[in-house]
Amino acid sequence: MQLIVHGGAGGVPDDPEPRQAVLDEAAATGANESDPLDAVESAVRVLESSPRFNAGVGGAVQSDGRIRTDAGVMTDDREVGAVAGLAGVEHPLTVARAVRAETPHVLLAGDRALEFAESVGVETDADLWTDRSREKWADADPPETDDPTDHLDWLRSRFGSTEAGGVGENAESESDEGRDPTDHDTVGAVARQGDRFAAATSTGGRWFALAGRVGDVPQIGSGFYCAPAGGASATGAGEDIARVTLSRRAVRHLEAGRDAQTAAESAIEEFGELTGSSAGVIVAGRESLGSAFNSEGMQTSRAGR
Ligand SMILES: NC(=O)C[C@H](N)C(=O)O
Repeated sequence: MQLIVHGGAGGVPDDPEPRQAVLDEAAATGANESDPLDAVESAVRVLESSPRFNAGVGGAVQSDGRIRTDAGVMTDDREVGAVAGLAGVEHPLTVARAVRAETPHVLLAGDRALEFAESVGVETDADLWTDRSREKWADADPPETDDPTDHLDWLRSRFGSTEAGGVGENAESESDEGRDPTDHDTVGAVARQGDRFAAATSTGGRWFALAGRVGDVPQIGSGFYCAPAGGASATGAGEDIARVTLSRRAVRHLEAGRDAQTAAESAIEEFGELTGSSAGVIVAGRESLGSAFNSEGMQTSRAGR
C-alpha cells in the first residue's frame, strides 16, 4: 500500500510539529490496510479526530454558529459517495463511504443525510468544538437574527465580499483575507495498492461561511477524484477549486501519461492561472505519489511502499 495524506493548504501553522506527528500517524495507520478504500478511510478518521485540523473535531464554524462537516470518497472504478452539511458528525467520511456502498446515489445532504448516518451507525451528536474554535467564535460578533440577509451583510463586513474566504476577481487578496494563518485545515488521503486507487477528502469548510455553505470537498472532481489512472485530493479556496474542478484536472494529467508529481504541479499551475487563488493537491499515480501547492504551506505525509 502506498499512501499520501495532507493536512490542508493555507498559512504556515504555529504548531507544525504536532500536526506533522498526527499526519504521520494517519499515513502509517492507512498504510497498514490492504485495501485502498480502507486505507484512505482509516487515515482520514485519524485526522478527523484530531483538533489540530479543520475536519471533524476542530471544524470551521458557519455564520449561525454551527459546525457542519463535508466529505467525499471515490475509487478507481468511479464508485463514489459524498455528504454535505452534517452538523454533529465527527466522521463524515465514514458516512460518505456508506453513501457509496449502500445507496444508488453519489451525494447526500442535510437532515436526511444525518438520519442516514445514524442508520449506518455513525454518531451524529458529537461535540466538534475545541478551545481554539470557541475562542475564535467568541470574537466573531455574529449576526443576531436568522435572516440570511443579515448573515450576508455580516459576511460582507468581514470579507468585503459575499463569499466567505473570498473568491472572484480579487481572489488572491480576498482568499487570504479574514484567514487566520494558524487555521487548522481540511484533510485528505490518496492510496494505491497495485492498480487499485482510492481518494478521500474531509472538512469543516471555511470559517465564517454563510450557514449552509458547501464547498469543493464533497463535489466530485473538485475536492476529490479517482479513476483507473490514479486519484487526487484537493484543499484550499473551495469555491475556486470547484470552479475549475482541481482534482479532476490532476487526474486528467495522469491520464495523459504524466507522473504524479508533474500532474500535481501542472494542476496547481493551471488553478493559479485561472483563479489567482491558492490551493494544494495530493496525487497517487501508477508509479508514484506527488503533491503541490501555491499557498504558504501544506503539510503532507507518505507511508508504505
Ligand atoms: N481549507 C480548505 O481546504 C477548505 C475547503 N477547501 C472548503 O472550501 O471547504
